[in-house]
Amino acid sequence: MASSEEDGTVEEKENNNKKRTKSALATAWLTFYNIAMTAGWLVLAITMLRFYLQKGTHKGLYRSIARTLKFFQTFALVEVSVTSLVFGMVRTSVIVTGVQVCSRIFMVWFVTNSIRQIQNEESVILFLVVWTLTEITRYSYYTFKLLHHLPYFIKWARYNLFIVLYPLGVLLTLYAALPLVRSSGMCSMRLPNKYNVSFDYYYCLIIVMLSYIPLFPQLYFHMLRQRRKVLHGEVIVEKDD
Ligand SMILES: CCCCCCCCCCCCC/C=C/C(=O)SCCNC(=O)CCNC(=O)[C@H](O)C(C)(C)COP(=O)(O)OP(=O)(O)OC[C@H]1O[C@@H](n2cnc3c(N)ncnc32)[C@H](O)[C@@H]1OP(=O)(O)O
Repeated sequence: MASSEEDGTVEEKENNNKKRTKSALATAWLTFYNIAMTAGWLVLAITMLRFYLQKGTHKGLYRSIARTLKFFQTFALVEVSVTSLVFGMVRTSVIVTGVQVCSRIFMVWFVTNSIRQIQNEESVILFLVVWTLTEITRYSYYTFKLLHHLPYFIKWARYNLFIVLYPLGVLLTLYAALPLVRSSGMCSMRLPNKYNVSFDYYYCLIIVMLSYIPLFPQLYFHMLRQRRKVLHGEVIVEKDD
């Protein structure tokens, strides 16, 4: 009897040790990831600012940051795959984060990167500025929180700036994308052709973007709930994914 109780305690201790090791590894990984992402978006902000101050124009700015932007925006997939799915490290919704990250990646690779003519549009630069401000705030919030030294103004910025920046960023993004796809007729196939298939990238983009109409309110209300929880201490009953 005594021995089985002791076995139970040994097993519990081992389990607790395993949990502690796992949580220490998770915290180390998250700290590294969030510092790297904050640094990446800060580099983008500084590069954009320097470019504008030196050249006095936004023309050519996108090309000067394209590589870094593609790298850090695509790297955010790690957040959805490794951090949330594999390790279940954060209390975030995989669906919410997934939609956010995938729509940004879609915008970077399939719209801005593939349609050269829009890269010098002011609206492209504006949505990049909005994304950059958001991500510097978001990743520095996570980093300081993990280090247990979270300045109030970062917490405030994380859960207030999105109220304006989110709709602005989405609208600017959509506005930037559409007009030139139509006029350039790029990535489209017109009839007649030897495959007898027609494809219009412009309408394809519109359909993809329309999907954001039902998705966006969910993302926005999710953030408003997070805001009430974090800034006003409201208890929110979360639904499962
Ligand atoms: C499906 C594809 C569709 C394609 C459609 C394409 C159409 C294209 C249309 C245009 C697309 C534009 C898209 C982008 C627009 C913009 O970004 S505009 C710029 C403004 N943006 C914002 O303000 C974004 C605001 N939104 C968010 O931040 C998101 O909801 C989020 C990124 C998904 C984050 O949500 P969530 O993680 O749930 O909220 P938090 O409060 O931050 O975190 C919850 C808890 O999880 C912890 N946590 C999360 N991540 C981390 C991490 N990396 N490290 C450590 N901890 C993390 C966090 O601390 C919280 O923990 P607790 O406080 O303990 O609960």
